[in-house]
Amino acid sequence: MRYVLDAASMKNVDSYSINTLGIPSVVLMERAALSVTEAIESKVKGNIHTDIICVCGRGNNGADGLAVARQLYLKGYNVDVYIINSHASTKEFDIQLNIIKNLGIECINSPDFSKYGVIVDALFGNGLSRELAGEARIVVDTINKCSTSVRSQYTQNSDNNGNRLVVAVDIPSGISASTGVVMGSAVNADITVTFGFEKIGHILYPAASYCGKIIRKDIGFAQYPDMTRDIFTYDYSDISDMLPLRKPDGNKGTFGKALVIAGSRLYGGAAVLSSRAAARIGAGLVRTLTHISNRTAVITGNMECIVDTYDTDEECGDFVKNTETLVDKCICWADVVCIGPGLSMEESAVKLVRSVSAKKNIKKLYDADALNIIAQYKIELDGSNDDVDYEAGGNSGNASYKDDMSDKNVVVTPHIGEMSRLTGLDIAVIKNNPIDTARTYSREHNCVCVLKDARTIVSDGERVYINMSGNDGMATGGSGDVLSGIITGLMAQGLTTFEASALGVYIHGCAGDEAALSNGKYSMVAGDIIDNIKNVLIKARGE
Ligand SMILES: NC(=O)C1=CN([C@@H]2O[C@H](COP(=O)(O)OP(=O)(O)OC[C@H]3O[C@@H](n4cnc5c(N)ncnc54)[C@H](O)[C@@H]3O)[C@@H](O)[C@H]2O)[C@@H](O)CC1
Ligand SMILES: Nc1ncnc2c1ncn2[C@@H]1O[C@H](COP(=O)(O)OP(=O)(O)O)[C@@H](O)[C@H]1O
Ligand SMILES: [K+]
Repeated sequence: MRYVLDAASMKNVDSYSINTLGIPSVVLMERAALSVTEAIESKVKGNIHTDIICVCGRGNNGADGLAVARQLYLKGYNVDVYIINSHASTKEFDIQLNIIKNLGIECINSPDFSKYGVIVDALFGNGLSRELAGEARIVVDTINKCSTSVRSQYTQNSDNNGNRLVVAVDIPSGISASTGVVMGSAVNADITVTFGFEKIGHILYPAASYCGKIIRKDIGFAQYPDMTRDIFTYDYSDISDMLPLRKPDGNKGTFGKALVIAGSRLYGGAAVLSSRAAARIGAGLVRTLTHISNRTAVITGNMECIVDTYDTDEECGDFVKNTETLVDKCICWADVVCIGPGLSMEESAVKLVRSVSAKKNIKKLYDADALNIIAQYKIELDGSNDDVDYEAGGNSGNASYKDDMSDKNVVVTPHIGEMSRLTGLDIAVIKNNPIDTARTYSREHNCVCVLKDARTIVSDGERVYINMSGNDGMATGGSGDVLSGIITGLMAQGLTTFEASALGVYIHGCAGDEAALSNGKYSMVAGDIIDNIKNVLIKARGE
């Protein structure tokens, strides 16, 4: 697990290390600069004839830039320094500038950026507090213009000497470390070397596409005792610790019963994908309640699955006969219910959502059309005002989840469009504030919110998981159905709603990455993500 910080928390880490512990600021700075120098050297491969320019602001990010200039100069590289005058200088900046002057490194006035092989961006780092304007903005736009033109030539002709490298110190200048929003304009870097912790501004889009490759270096910061630890992301190594334990003497009941209510007359595939994913992640038993037209498809695509069906009137979309008993029987059988993939918004689907909502004390996941129905009919996620008796239903599931009913019961998995319908917020507002949107929704609705996008956010109202696995090959119909099955299968095995959601999202992305390796991002389809779940689990557990 890696903690992800915002600008204020990072500033506190800085200040705790320097002011409370007494680690000299210039020591941290020297280590920061060394890690940038090392990254540059590994790219230019010892070619000391490379012309390098360090573009510096007057804060400590600029001071880092000056230290990098000095280190490279002392190694024999041709280094120029360009300093912008947009704000007052820090004490560290003055110290570094003094050394630069003593060494005779040239500070130039109007650089021609196109003549440099390496541009070091040290204008602003964690301290960026407003939109770029004036000289700073002109400089950033000029750097981007000349480096982008090299990059596009490079893509057209690989023999081109398009080796201009833009290296951002800590974070590309112009990116807000707290939100990932571009403040007017931002440097488009090939590499970003950051110190201690990743910031939100390295991870969320659009910022992530400005960072290039992110290299995180430990430079000796200490975590302060009450450092915010509620925003985090996972690594591959986290999977095996987080996976629910498999008891060697367990039986299929031990690993949970998952009910997937999915697939209408037109969208049968969603039911197959969701239920197959739940089985592939390890649920003991999976049952699918679907429209009768999908029976063969579900059994063929997922032959281990128990299948129950209902029929609907083609005209009005309602059940052709009373299915209350069947629906009730299925829900009472389950430890976890997933409802929504391909469900449609017909009358029968609305009734199914109401039935799930009315069940108390059962873990539920709402996806896709179930969310659209909830938004349209203002249905409560958890029918706390319904008096259906859970115990009388004979639910016979996994003991560990039953003991932990203090956990939130409900997971919602909206993509941005569904979130907009649920909240009434504009898509642009959600895109610019995904963390706040997910956190607020989960607080207000007492649920775990999985806000799906290229960087999916999972929040239980306090904790925030930011997902970094996955790729654009997953932007293909049915990927979300697979995710809902994975999270459901993990809940069935006893993980809490939040654990199942965060781990499920991570594994889903890793399986998508494996699928992209074997099928390519253009050709991969949602079923390939399911096929790769096993590879992720085997690899993660070293089996
Ligand atoms: N010893 C330390 O304190 C260390 C600091 N580090 C570096 O220090 C950086 C943070 O330094 P600072 O806090 O000085 O912040 P920055 O160097 O990011 O810049 C802050 C300065 O820029 C001004 N500013 C903000 N937005 C502006 C805008 N749009 N236009 C014009 N001026 C603007 C601010 O008023 C302030 O004077 C980190 O990103 C990192 O690179 C690292 O070297 C690690 C050690
Ligand atoms: N560019 C991307 N990078 C990473 N993951 C992505 C990307 N695009 C889509 N995904 C993932 O794919 C899934 C798509 O879900 P969704 O939009 O509900 O699709 P569907 O309704 O077709 O099943 C989500 O989990 C989302 O996070
Ligand atoms: K920078």
